[in-house]
Amino acid sequence: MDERGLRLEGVCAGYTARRGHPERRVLDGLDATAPSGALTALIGPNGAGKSTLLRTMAGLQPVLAGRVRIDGVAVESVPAAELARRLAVVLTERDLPALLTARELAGLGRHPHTGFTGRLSAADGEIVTWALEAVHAGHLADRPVTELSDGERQRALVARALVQEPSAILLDEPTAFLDVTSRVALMGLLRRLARDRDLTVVVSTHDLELALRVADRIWLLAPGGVLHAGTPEELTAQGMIGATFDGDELSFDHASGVFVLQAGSGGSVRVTADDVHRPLLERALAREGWRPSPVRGADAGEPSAPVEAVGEPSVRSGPVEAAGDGDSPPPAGPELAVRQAGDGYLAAFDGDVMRFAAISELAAWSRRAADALREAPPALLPATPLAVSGAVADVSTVSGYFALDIGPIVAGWRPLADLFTDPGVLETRIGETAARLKTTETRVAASILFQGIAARFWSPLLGAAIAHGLLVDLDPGRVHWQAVTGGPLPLRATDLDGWRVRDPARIAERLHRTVVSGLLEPLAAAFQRVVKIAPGLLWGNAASALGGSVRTLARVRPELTEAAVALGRELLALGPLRDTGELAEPEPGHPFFVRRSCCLYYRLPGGGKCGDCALTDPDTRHAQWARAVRETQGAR
Ligand SMILES: Nc1ncnc2c1ncn2[C@@H]1O[C@H](COP(=O)(O)OP(=O)(O)OP(=O)(O)O)[C@@H](O)[C@H]1O
Repeated sequence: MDERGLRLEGVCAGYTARRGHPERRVLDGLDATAPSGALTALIGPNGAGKSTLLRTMAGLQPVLAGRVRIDGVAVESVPAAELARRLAVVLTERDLPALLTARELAGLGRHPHTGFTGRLSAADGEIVTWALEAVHAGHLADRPVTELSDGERQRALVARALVQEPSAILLDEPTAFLDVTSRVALMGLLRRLARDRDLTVVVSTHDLELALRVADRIWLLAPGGVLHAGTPEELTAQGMIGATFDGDELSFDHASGVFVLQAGSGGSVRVTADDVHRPLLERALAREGWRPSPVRGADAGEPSAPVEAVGEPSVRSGPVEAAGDGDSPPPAGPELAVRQAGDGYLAAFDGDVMRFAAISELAAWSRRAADALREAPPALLPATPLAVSGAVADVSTVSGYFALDIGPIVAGWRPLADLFTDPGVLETRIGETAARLKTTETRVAASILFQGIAARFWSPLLGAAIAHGLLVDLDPGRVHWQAVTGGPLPLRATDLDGWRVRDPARIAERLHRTVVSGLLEPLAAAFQRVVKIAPGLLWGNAASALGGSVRTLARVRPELTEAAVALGRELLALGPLRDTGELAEPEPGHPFFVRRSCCLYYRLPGGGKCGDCALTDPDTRHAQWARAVRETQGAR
């Protein structure tokens, strides 16, 4: 068995009886090993007994019971001079002799080897030089120690310990007075020395997060005098860190390895970023009370195939009433999603997606989101990109109008917003539609084009909402289209945000906001700038496009009919769609829209009156419906 290292065997540490003071046992029955070649961090709350244990191990106070062994030999049996060659101790010393230089301070460590005179030989001098270089303090050699910074002085003290050429070094809170960089540097230095020189290094510290990151082993002194020993990961996984340090204000987050402020916990956040930015984001957000979601790497580790996502629980996969009857629990998941995007960050919270250039701006905004969360739970939870693209891929199979491509945006794809903001683009599209439909009436071509585009907006969003309970954000800045002649307008996005709805009653309102307020209103305004066309006609077309989407979904996925009709009706009662027409269901499971206006299709060469047109007489309409029902039933 490898005996190297420091070993506690049933150690009882504390203070012997003195006049008027009984013996005080602080720690009892400790068994643990600090192996050589490794950095062991001794952590524990104030008063747990870290200093007492270190001093006991160093032989500075007697072991009350049990045994401390260094490289297999009991410390108490080693003569003091011999022990000084085996073991070096670095205590928190701030008051050092004023006239001593760093080199002279380090040289003091040579005493156990120099004998009576204390004079350093040339060989001793070389060891001192080596030790100062090893702690990156060679340039400080001739400076008085009282003029050194805390970090520089601490390195000189470590050099003094190294000069002893011990097999073990014990350090009591060496990082206590250091700035962050010096703390990290000193812990890194100690680990390097442990490994390079095969030293046993035990360091007590209050820098828990640093210790858990840097140390090879942890000795955790828990209240009650219990010592838990293991790797940082073992102790974290066993819940020991949280059990010891969690308090009213602070709790240890296993996943991120950081302590999170309890007070005003904001909720949970899903962070998707590279290995450098993710910990930074999680830490900055943790300061604002956001717990990292245990489900990691929403994008990174997920397979690209959307199969799993299709099976995600849906709030609206059955009839609307069923979704709201409390049988299915409201969707759970992080309330906030943050992802690295280009040279900034996107943050999604309760239906809004914000872009930030700097983590500090994102953190400040997340504080307000945390405040809002404390007021009321958000109606919308950010869905994972996998869930969104999975839902979109699934409903894309319903028909060409339902398709929404996820892929790279290359030449030829333009943002949807171009349709609203660039009159030239819209004029060209209307001109092409007129040519294809062989009409000289721009107004007629514009009407047909508007209805087609509206159908492209409604269909995928309606499908994802009904089939997957997911609201897809069709952001006109991020979703792109491509100019093709005829057929449904091709739509593509590289990534899409989407939302799960806590309360199914809010789906219609949110879809209305995305499609009508976000897309159709600016589109209608753009059309009206280019062509003289009545708004009532355009909104009739928008409603007709919605009716067509409901009808197609019902035909292709009959199991979704009831939910589709209910949602369609809710939408038709909102904003400019109100009074545009109604969704009839002459036979259960067969919805048809009847509009109160006409789309002008009849004016096209070869065109006629549409089934949903206000101008179609009721008998003809019913005959068309009956034929459509028969055809659908035949197809099913
Ligand atoms: N000389 C002493 N005589 C008696 N009891 C002492 C003596 N020194 C410390 N103690 C007690 O021993 C216990 C452990 O103290 P110790 O200083 O070892 O804890 P620590 O973990 O190093 O604390 P901190 O993190 O605050 O430095 C405390 O209850 C303390 O009051």
